[in-house]
Amino acid sequence: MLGATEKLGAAMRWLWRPVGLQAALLRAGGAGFRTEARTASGSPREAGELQGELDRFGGVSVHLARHRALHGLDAAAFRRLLQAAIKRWRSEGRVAAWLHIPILQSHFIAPAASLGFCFHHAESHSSTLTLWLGEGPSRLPGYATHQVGVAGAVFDDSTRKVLVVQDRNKLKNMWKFPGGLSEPGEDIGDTAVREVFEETGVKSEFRSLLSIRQQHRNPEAFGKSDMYLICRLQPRSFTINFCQQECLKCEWMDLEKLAKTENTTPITSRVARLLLYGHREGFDKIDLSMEELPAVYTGLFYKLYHRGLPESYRTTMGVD
Ligand SMILES: NC(=O)C1=CN([C@@H]2O[C@H](COP(=O)(O)OP(=O)(O)OC[C@H]3O[C@@H](n4cnc5c(N)ncnc54)[C@H](O)[C@@H]3O)[C@@H](O)[C@H]2O)C=CC1
Ligand SMILES: [Mg+2]
Repeated sequence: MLGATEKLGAAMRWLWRPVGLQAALLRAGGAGFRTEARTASGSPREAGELQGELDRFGGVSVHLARHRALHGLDAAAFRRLLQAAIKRWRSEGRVAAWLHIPILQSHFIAPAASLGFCFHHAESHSSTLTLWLGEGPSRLPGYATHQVGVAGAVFDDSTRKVLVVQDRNKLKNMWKFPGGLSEPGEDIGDTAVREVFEETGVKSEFRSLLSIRQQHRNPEAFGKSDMYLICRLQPRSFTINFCQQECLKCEWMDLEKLAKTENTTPITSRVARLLLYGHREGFDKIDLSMEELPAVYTGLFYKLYHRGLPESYRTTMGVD
């Protein structure tokens, strides 16, 4: 539970507060600091302490972009400021410090690293560094662990043909389902439909999820783990106009031929057999269908993929 002071602190956006040396000395418990921050006119002036926002785990986050007074600071002055802040955070019992550093302030990374900060992650225009201040080993969660790729098995029930491509930039030319990497915030089915259209010119609709492949230390995922999902899609157009940059070949192939050919990947072969089974016995045997449900976070929703439930189990609560 947070105390009243901490609650107030958590509610406030922490500020860069210019303070006099005396106040700085008081705040820092006698181990004061004095930084030679420069104003816009270039003249040195006294600056205050580095402050951040409290998070619900007892960590403190500092967004350097929000501290205009830091802009003229050199690396050595920033290091002194950060060192004093770390001391203060430790005395206040903070469990961790997070530094969000805009790319143009990257000269603050090295002084932070010299005080024990490590990279947590980086996005296009900023990096985030962390320092664990709590007892024992760090309990901070890591950043993204997987890359997600999605392919679409566009199957036409009436002709029993499925849309396949051969990638241009691969070492071996093998038949596979068109697909590619998911974009941030994109649903699995939307990635499949988008990638199929971009690579083949064929329009389609999401029906279900068919398979999930997880592979670690994938060289094409920058050494991270790779999730590769294949969706079943219903064709909405049939004319092929494939992307010459990405694909070497593209065609509607008889599903049985794809299931038998050796010129394919083990995943494609397995999913072709799965589709054949679904086509013969009913897609409910193979489909992981999707349902949108409300999340615990107000206003947010998520997609849940699972095998179909019989009607009686959909409505009955507490079934044994
Ligand atoms: N059937 C299977 O078993 C296969 C599965 N996959 C999976 O599919 C997903 C990725 O699909 P893709 O079609 O590869 O992605 P994608 O369709 O999103 O993008 C591939 C394109 O990105 C560009 N690109 C990638 N790396 C590049 C680089 N270093 N420099 C310049 N351009 C670059 C190239 O234009 C390439 O054609 C992954 O999850 C992967 O594991 C990929 C190949 C085969
Ligand atoms: Mg692709």
